[in-house]
Amino acid sequence: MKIEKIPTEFEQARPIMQTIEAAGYEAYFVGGSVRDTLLHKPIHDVDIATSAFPEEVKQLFHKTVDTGIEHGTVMILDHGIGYETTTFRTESTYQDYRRPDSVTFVRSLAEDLKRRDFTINALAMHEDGEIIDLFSGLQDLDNGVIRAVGNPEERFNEDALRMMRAVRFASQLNFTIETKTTAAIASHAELLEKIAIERIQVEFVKMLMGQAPQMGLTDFLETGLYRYCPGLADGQDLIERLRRLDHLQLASEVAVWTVMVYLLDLDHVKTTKFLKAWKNSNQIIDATHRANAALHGIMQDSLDNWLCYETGEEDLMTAADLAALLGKTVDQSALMAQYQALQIKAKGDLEITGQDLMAAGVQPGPMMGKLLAQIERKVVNNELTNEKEQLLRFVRDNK
Ligand SMILES: Nc1ccn([C@@H]2O[C@H](COP(=O)(O)OP(=O)(O)OP(=O)(O)O)[C@@H](O)[C@H]2O)c(=O)n1
Ligand SMILES: [Mg+2]
Repeated sequence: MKIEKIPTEFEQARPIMQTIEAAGYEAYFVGGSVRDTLLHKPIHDVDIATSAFPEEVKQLFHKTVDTGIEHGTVMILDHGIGYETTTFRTESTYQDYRRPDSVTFVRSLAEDLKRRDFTINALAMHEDGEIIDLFSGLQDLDNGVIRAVGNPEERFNEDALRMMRAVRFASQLNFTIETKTTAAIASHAELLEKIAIERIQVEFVKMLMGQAPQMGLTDFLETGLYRYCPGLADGQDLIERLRRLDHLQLASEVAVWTVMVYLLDLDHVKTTKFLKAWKNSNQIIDATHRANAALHGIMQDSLDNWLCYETGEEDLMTAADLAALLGKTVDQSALMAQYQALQIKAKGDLEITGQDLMAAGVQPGPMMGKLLAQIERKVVNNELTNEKEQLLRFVRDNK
């Protein structure tokens, strides 16, 4: 099979491929970019696999960077855009289920493709658009199937993260995981414990943000993978509830974590603990706390001005979307109007500063902070107008 209209991302890389081939080596586009092109999806990074060894690649180009030379990866910068080129390789015995003991460079494309995870990810494309399909990946793409290349147990023993990748792709692509592959995930789920949480987290979030999360969630649940994820040892109920939500669409990482902690009914302390166990950044943790507080407010019809203000526009939108997802009738425009109508969106919007307070005779220190906080709250609650004279009058009356 040949792709007639090659996306520009590949077109731009053709001179590189041609240089490698002119020197007598092979070069192919591989991995996600080939898969996504065939699915008519936008492509992210263009990866190139070659029979040339890293040192040979470096001799062919003027500007290269050793981005991962011990794995055979060299970045070629000759044409402005950087292209990662990796030498065909096989990986011998994996002792720790996550990285090969050693990488062996080989000259054969077939050797390289057969150690890849799924048939849809083991397609290669020549620079002229010709597709090399050694494992019926095209058929699986057509039928919407995630199937391990060769023996699934071997693939998951090589890298246990691939089990999470399977459920992630199922949900991103709305694909079904093939039976033997599913069975191997179920019998190897425990190996996930060997994998760094950070890597699991990336796949987990991608799974929940996919276009068909119920697809991935079903296998995540039925294979028992969830048991080996932080805080989800007893997560069956949660996953079941998530899966049953109609139109489950989560637009951001914060939405993912907020719906999780809401359904798990975690308090503030437990929420922090849960999110930290998943190695989330403080930024995500703070935003999740805000969105979750607002979500509770919306669900209980108790979203007041102060909660709107503390939540902020972005996390408030997330909370509103989630409330709708959870079955609450939400008037989104009324909610946004409530937010927009706030006299101030941040403390800095107050028409009075510490300087003004000092000029009015307030001593700097805790008293001043307390007074400013009081003013902030009153302005947000519309008990004071955010206008210098009025605020100063309040200061004079309350200092
Ligand atoms: N655990 C893994 C990770 C990657 N790969 C191979 O390396 C390619 C590139 O990996 P990566 O960029 O992580 O995934 P993509 O399939 O490209 O998906 P994405 O669009 O998310 O980048 C994959 O297609 C697959 O052939 C693999 O076999 N096993
Ligand atoms: Mg990729």
